[in-house]
Amino acid sequence: MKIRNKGFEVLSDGKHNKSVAFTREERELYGLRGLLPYSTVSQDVQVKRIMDGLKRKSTDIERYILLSLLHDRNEKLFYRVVTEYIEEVMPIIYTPTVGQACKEFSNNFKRTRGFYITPEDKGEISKILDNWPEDYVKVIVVTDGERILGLGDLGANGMGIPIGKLELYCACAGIHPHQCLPVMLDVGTNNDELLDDILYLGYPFKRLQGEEYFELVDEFVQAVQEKYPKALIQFEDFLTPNAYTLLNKYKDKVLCFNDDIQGTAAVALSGVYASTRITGIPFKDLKVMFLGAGSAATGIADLMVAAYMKEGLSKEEAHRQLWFVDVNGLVVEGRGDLMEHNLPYAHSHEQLGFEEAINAIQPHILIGATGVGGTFTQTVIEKMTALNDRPVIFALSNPTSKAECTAEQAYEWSDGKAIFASGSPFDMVNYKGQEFKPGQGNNAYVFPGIGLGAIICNAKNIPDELFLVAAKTLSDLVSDEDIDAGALYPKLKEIRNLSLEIAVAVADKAYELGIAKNQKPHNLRKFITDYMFNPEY
Ligand SMILES: O=C([O-])CC(=O)C(=O)O
Ligand SMILES: [Mg+2]
Repeated sequence: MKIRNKGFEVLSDGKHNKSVAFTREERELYGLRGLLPYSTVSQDVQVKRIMDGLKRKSTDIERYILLSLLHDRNEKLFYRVVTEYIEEVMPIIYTPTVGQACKEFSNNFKRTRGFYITPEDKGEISKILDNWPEDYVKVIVVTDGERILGLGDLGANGMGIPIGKLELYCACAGIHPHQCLPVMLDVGTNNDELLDDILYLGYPFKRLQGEEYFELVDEFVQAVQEKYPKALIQFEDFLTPNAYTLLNKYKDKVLCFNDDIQGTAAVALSGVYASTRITGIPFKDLKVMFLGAGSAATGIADLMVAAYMKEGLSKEEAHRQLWFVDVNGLVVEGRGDLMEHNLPYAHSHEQLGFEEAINAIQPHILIGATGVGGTFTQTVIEKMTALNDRPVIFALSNPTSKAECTAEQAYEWSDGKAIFASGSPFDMVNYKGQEFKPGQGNNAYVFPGIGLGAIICNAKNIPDELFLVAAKTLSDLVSDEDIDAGALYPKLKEIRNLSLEIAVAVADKAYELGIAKNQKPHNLRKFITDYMFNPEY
């Protein structure tokens, strides 16, 4: 480690600060004598102090704040804590607590993190990007805050999401923290409560829309191409129509993906693959019903079409296996209120409500991506159980309050038959003396590994094949023991290894497709392992 600063400057530099773990020699060298208490302790002891501190807090938002201050103060210690205690800490720095943190972002604002762009920066984005102190940004997560989780338009308060996603990139896939850039494209908000709030810190106007909006996004994307040509741009929590417009515009030309459309799709497809090991139903025979027709649901369906076609189905046959229900009922041909991305799934059928549609279509799998809590009612789960020995239920909306049903409800209402996964974490459920382990079908299982794979090989872009291979790799890593327990995903504590394996598979595929710009290393797995950030001092 090279530190040029001296004294308090060293202690307030989160990238290098080790605080009471600085050794006697380091204290001498960096002018720290007298500035720290006597004891020099190991990082392990520092980790213990943080974990004890977390336990003493009475709410998760206080824990979030404690960890975010730690992140500012001592980056390595923060990542040691997150990496080592991922199961305890992920629900705090990520869903569900990050949802509340976003709602309270302006209220709790302390030290700034990330980069903010507003309409006032038009024409100057490239220039202000030079204010960012890092030269080698590799991963950017950008949002405009208009659809934060299932919580709607949170304006600039949505900055909590890019920050949280990038923390997972570093903790789960070993991306180096200084190579990460959280970006808030703060184009205003249509949330009147925020506009009326004196503490709100965002651009205090209605949202920029239409051409001007897309011009600003384009200026940002172009500025990134100039300053950080190797950086991956992850679009996150945009409103569905904008999410699709931006993805279609950039996906072939720029190294980017939309996490809600494509990341969620890969993780859901992985869970669907794994479910066949429990139900015994061949993948290509699966009939799936989606509740909600937004970006997550259609993203999953589109990737499933690609997966079915790999199994020999025609595109039309693949579409026919996938059915959508939205607020207006079954999505069928001739409905005048559909968006373009819904049209391939609007089949010729009579128009039905959700429950009648389950009876008529008889799906094996139900996937909820509505952003509305409680929409999988007891009747819905009972109908799925009447139709299937082992109904597969995905309640993907976030945070927990928006889940279509809880894990407990799924097991109870199906009399223990449901195979359940959700976007936000649920604890183990004990039902009639048996332990059930709900899976967390969250894109966090895949985006860090996909991103790592893509930047390692310097991919030109990220075609569907890479998401397919990520889904397959992840599902193959679910152990037989997990499958026997009804879990569709590997244990979260294996996430670093899962991300490594996904990265290897993704980079390998990119080389095979001829879209990797870096030379292929002799030993890809070792090359990636050597790259990965290690938070130990
Ligand atoms: O952030 C998460 O937990 C998953 C996700 O992308 C979303 O719900 O928008
Ligand atoms: Mg998201």
